[in-house]
Amino acid sequence: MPFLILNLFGVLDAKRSGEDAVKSYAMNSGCSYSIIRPGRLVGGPYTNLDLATLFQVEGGASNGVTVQSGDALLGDCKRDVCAEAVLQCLENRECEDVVFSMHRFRASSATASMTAGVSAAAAAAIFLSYPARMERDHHHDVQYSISRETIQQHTTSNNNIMTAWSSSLLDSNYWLRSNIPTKCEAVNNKKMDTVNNNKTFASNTPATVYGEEEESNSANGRINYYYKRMNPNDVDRTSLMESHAIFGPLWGEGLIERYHVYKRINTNNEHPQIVLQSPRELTVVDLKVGKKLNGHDGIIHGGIISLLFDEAMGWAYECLQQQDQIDSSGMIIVTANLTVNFRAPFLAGSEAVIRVYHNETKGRKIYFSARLESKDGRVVFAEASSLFVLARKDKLRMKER
Ligand SMILES: CCCCCCCCCCCC(=O)SCCNC(=O)CCNC(=O)[C@H](O)C(C)(C)COP(=O)(O)OP(=O)(O)OC[C@H]1O[C@@H](n2cnc3c(N)ncnc32)[C@H](O)[C@@H]1OP(=O)(O)O
Repeated sequence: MPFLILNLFGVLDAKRSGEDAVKSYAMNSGCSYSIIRPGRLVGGPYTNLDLATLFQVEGGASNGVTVQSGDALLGDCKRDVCAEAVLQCLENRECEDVVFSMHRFRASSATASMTAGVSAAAAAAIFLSYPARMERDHHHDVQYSISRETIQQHTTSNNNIMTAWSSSLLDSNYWLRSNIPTKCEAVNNKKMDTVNNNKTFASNTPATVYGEEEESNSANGRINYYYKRMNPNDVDRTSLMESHAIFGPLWGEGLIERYHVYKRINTNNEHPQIVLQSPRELTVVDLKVGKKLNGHDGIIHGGIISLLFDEAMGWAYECLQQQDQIDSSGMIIVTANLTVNFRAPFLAGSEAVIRVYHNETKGRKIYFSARLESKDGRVVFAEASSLFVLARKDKLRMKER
């Protein structure tokens, strides 16, 4: 429908200013946001004064949805599905600081025949309770549909849609690209799961990695810390997305599919000696690799792992610089040495975290160590140590020639 008609009474302007208010509040208060732009709401309970209410438009049996970044979709959206999406946004970090449209998935004839015979109520329950079958179309949007086979395969399963939902979002290159350069630095100081000192995290939700954590120390009591997402746009590096190895050519489906860097924030200023423990954890990278970065079949190439480490340590330097107020005017940090020990095959398609620690600073030499490990901390895939050197920019330029 043309914008002029849709916006006849300024409804869209009002919605837009509401969204802007939410974003600006989030940016100023350090919390994150999700904005869902559903299509016209159909299905009960009928709360709108519109034709869908007048004719009690049910919305059909299929509870599949199509989601797409931004504002590209038009169509209906079932109320219960919309409500589910709101809940998923509250629970999934992938939904932080994103804006997306959502409408009812119009099933192809094949899918329609598979969903035939399932009542609307059953379909709703199934949508909420079973993994969805995901399909991708050429517009990079993600489609969910429930097939009869899926229902039969999972009739006794307790799996919920959240897994399918979050992995679908992660699966969408388009989505991730829009997610990365967010202007809002989200601070997640929600208490998610209590995490112990052995770094055992609940396995399938990335969110738990970033929960506030309490650490015991017999001499000094507790310190609290949490992780805050770092934003590539905060650093003055032009064309980051186009020419940077990770966020440029190696970014996307099958390649590096997620590389979220979080800096550790210590909140207890009373015990700086704990904060300054050595080695001190500076950053955690939440990452996912695709299936097109292999050396041997199904195993991620060691060179790629080295790249992931090098980058993580570079970001750790940014944190160090901010925390320790290192004077780096006229200087640039470069990797002088990087050593990697590969401990276990890092399989294609895996999710993992890289933890980076600061070991020592000697003049302009900074030593880091890092670990690539599974999210539950049980498997260490690789360990690295590095020497970064602060080099004079002008001197570096001379060397280039
Ligand atoms: C939020 C967004 C964030 C975004 C964050 C993004 C992060 C991206 C991170 C990517 C980082 C990279 O890959 S950078 C790209 C790869 N690296 C490079 O291109 C660097 C190339 N190398 C160089 O330019 C040079 O060798 C330097 C700058 C490293 C050092 O030259 P220099 O400045 O003349 O200093 P020099 O006297 O030689 O060395 C200084 C001290 O370091 C020691 N040293 C130097 N190299 C080594 C070495 N390989 N192994 C051991 N020690 C060494 C020396 O012994 C000396 O110790 P002492 O005698 O003082 O005790």
